[in-house]
Amino acid sequence: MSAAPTRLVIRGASVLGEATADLLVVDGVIAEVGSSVDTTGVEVHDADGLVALPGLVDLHTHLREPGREDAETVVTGSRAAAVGGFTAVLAMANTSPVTDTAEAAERVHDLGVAAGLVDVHPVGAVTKGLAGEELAELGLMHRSRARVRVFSDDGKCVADPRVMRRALEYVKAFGGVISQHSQDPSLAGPTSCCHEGELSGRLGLPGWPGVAEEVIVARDVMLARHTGSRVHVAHASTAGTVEVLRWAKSQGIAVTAEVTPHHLLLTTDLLAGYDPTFKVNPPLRPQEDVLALREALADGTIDAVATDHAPHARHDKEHAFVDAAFGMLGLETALPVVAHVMVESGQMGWADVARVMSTTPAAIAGLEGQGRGLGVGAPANIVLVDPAADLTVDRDASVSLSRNNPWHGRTFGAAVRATFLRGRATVLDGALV
Ligand SMILES: NC(=O)N[C@@H](CC(=O)O)C(=O)O
Ligand SMILES: [Zn+2]
Ligand SMILES: [Zn+2]
Repeated sequence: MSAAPTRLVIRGASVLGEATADLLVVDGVIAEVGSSVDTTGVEVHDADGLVALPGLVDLHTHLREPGREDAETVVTGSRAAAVGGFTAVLAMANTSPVTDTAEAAERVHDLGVAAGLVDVHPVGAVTKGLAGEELAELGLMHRSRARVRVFSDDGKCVADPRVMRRALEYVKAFGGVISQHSQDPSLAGPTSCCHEGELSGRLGLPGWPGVAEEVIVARDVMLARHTGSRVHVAHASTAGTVEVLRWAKSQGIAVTAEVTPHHLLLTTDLLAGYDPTFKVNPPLRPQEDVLALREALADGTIDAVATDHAPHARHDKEHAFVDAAFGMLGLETALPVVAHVMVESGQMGWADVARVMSTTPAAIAGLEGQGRGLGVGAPANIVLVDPAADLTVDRDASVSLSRNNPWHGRTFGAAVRATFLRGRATVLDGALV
């Protein structure tokens, strides 16, 4: 005899910010969406005043395990993801050891399953050891239990065009995609840490000019056209990158791009206090770049928001600016920041948020069972958002192991209240279940 089906109802949510409805979930799948769902004998979650969105999907997360479990682990990063409304994350390969073999990818995948809070999909390295020379085991990683489809040397750029070309040709066979950290190393080297301009000169910080990103994006879209394969631009940060993307898309080239919440709101002038919390790669840019990124996200030139959640232990981050590690936390605050920048401003609606933070990233990564929306038959990956919250970010309230939170002390008007992974609550009342 089979067990009785598990049923729950999410009552009275504004679905994608539109009409109010009840969502009936049976055995982890949305079974009914309507105004008169029968709730007798069913677990009910009251969502009055809340907006229901499909579970968020992050194309770009650093979970630090294996190797830097003092900064984050698959468990703690999964907690931060769930609290942030995510039901799937792609875990970058720049761990120690690097995720450049099938075994390494399966280990991260299995740790994600064991944590059980979000789907953890390992990103495979493009090159062995992220050294930029020899291709990693791309095909074996794809055929492994982890079913890797996204490959990236993130943290480093695949700088050699010949290596990038071969990687694109290789992954084309199985519909894979190369996510590129676009940073020409001869225009912006490892010490480059401040947007190159008047401010970098005044602060005496090594400059990181926008063109170091743009030349790689331009080169890669031509390689994508030549190979007929897919390239994805990680953390796009400049107006020039937006121009290249706009042209490439008008040509039908298979390029997609993501922008981070921090590049949508924070600007380079924050570096004037030399606070390493604001040291990130690519660097924070001037307001004109920020405005171009927002416009590109709203009009679809940029496809997705990705957090680039980059936890760092205090002993790596709390240094003089030039010596501190690059990166900032992002998973728990992504939705509030995007709501503030894009929705409260009127540039996007909640359905657009669902597109750029769930549906499209899931499609780019080739995830089945994620980003499928809130219709009948979709897996019940659901986030409930309070669109009229008063949330003051406190870095010490974070469930991440790290504290490099650039939003500490800021107040936002939207907050994640609940997250459901295939019908199971991972977060209720804003806290882990
Ligand atoms: N974004 C960052 O500043 N740092 C990332 C690497 C990266 O995304 O390039 C990290 O791994 O810490
Ligand atoms: Zn990067
Ligand atoms: Zn990254």
